[in-house]
Amino acid sequence: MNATNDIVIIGGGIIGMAIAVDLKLRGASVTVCNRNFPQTASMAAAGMLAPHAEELPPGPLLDLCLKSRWLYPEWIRKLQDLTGLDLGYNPCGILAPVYNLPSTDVRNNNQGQWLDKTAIRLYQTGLGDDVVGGWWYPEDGQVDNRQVMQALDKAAQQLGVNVRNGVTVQTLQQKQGKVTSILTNQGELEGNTYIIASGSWASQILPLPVRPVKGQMLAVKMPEIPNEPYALQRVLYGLQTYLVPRQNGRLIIGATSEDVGWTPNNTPQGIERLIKRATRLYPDVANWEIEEFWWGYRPGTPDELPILGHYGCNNLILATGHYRNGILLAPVTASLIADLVINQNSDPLLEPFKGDRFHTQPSPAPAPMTPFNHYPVPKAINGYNGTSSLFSEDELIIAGRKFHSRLMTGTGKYPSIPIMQESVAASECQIVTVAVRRVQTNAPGHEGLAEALDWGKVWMLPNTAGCKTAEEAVRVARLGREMAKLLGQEDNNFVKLEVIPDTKYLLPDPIGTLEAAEILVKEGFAVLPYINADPILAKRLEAVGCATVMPLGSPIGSGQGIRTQANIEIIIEEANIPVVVDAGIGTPSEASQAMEMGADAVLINSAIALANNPVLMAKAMGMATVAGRLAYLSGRIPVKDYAIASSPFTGTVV
Ligand SMILES: Cc1cc2nc3c(=O)[nH]c(=O)nc-3n(C[C@H](O)[C@H](O)[C@H](O)COP(=O)(O)OP(=O)(O)OC[C@H]3O[C@@H](n4cnc5c(N)ncnc54)[C@H](O)[C@@H]3O)c2cc1C
Ligand SMILES: CC(=O)[C@@H](O)[C@H](O)COP(=O)(O)O
Repeated sequence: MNATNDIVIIGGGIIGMAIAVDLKLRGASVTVCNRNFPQTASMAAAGMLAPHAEELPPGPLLDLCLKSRWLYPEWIRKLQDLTGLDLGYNPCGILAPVYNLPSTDVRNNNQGQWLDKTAIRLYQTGLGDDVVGGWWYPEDGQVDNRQVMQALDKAAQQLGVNVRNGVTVQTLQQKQGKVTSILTNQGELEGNTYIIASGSWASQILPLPVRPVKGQMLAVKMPEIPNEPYALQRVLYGLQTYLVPRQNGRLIIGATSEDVGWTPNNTPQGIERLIKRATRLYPDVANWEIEEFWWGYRPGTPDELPILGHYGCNNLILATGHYRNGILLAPVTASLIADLVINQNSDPLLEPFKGDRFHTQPSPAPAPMTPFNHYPVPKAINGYNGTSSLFSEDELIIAGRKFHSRLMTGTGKYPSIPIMQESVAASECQIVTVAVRRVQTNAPGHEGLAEALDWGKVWMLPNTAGCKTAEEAVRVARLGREMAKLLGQEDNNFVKLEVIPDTKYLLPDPIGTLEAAEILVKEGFAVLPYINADPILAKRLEAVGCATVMPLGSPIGSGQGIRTQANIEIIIEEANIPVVVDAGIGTPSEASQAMEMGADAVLINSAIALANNPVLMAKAMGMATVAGRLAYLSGRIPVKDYAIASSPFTGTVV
């Protein structure tokens, strides 16, 4: 690929392709990398252009949708002219029947025209008996999204867009605030500007809170009656269902909305729900021939707004998270993003959709030793300094980076973010591990967590918690690296590698861990693998280039202490890299025990976060780690079978 002029778009759904065509028409050189995956939202959608029927509240999203609906006729004309294809654009209006009469207040504030029980049946015969009236939205409509996709593909081909199907982008390479290239399953590609338009999968490339929201769909065939139009001519938008009649007699019935992650496929329950709701709305549907079932993933975001515009690097642009309205939003997205790339013009319409809205300002690091209101730390121990001059030369070195503290902590399970901040400060740890997957999806208890610490003061150790396979862990590790960069740690290549298929004991998969470690080391990561206390595995991981090994004391969160002492001792004896005892530590004495055994560091999460007083426990763990290390460096006395008096027998008074 020509490194001097290319715009590289990642994702070939309606958003990526619409941007590609727009840019190409403005004279740019464009490459689209598109993985082959059939269940894209753009192919699954119903194609409604429905800002009003969706009842979007007044605000930036409604403004954006209205602008796009306004752009639609011209956009369609352009694509039709380019390709000669019919795109099924039909500004047919949308009828939204209801089963309960709305209050006068609701009626006065709705964008639609209210139709009573009789009037609505003049617009559409055959409605279910439960329908008591409804709204008429004359400016909404529909398009055949599959035909749009076909037209975009054809237009792109004719215009000379370099569409590379079957190319999966794995990671972005960044240097000094710029994306320098992308790594794909078919090698490295370079460009000048990179646009992420990978829908629900955007969070696999960057740490963005985009999640899949599964929608199941079904299509039936409206019966043909000679010389009569099909029974449905306009979209019916009912309660949790819609019927979208195409001009060729196909009736699209949608859609479920399921927060089930990447769970695939149609299910009997999903289809049953669709049929039930559709037949309540329009009973005749029950007798029509089924043509197809399908499903897809809507790219959802926490605030249900798309993510548009520059992000992190000045040559990186996002166009994702279009959730329920991406078909509608394609023309406006393409136009605004093309303006941004070609003219460097950021339209004010884009402002509310910037990706950094999910990053709260990094809060100032909690002042060390400041007692938290509810968890006072006794004054008597506040004078303790974990980086005591007594052993200030004693540094923990991991992948060339030096740390004074030998305690690593986690961020999960705390009662609140302030208590987590306070605990991290009280522990005086310098390495804090963060679960990339949970932070990136804003999982409960992890909202705003990554931004809550001052990463200028503590070193982030992104971890791959939640990954069951090597492949997942590699992907999440790459995301973690991006996350660290975006949070200001440009040179952070650390990853705590966890490959854990077992949910009961959370024991790591040794083979998967080794496989993932090999890949990640080759990609330049400093890999800190979480392992069972297996000396042979520890040596194998060292041999492939891991930065540490992290044997478990006992299962994560169990607080059972160090049950694997004998094996950890062998690991320590044999290792030429730091050994970090991770997981299961329940008390400060156990932290100290690990350090006295000669471990280079300990990682403790649950015992601190779940203590009655996490801040105080964090302090205790910090002190215990120091105490254990000092004891190890001092050299303990040998264990004897019999007592040896403390004072000599010679010269004693008889
Ligand atoms: C059931 C359902 C009904 C819907 N109905 C409507 C509707 O009526 N009206 C409306 O406006 N919107 C509707 N939507 C929403 C709309 O479909 C989406 O918002 C829109 O299609 C998003 O387009 P996209 O291009 O961002 O994502 P997608 O269409 O999902 O495309 C993303 C593309 O990126 C590719 N990709 C992902 N990761 C990578 C990678 N690492 N490397 C290379 N390529 C990658 C994927 O393979 C895919 O081709 C519906 C969605 C669903 C699921
Ligand atoms: C946060 C983290 O990395 C944990 O998975 C780790 O293994 C610590 O275990 P405990 O919670 O038992 O301290």
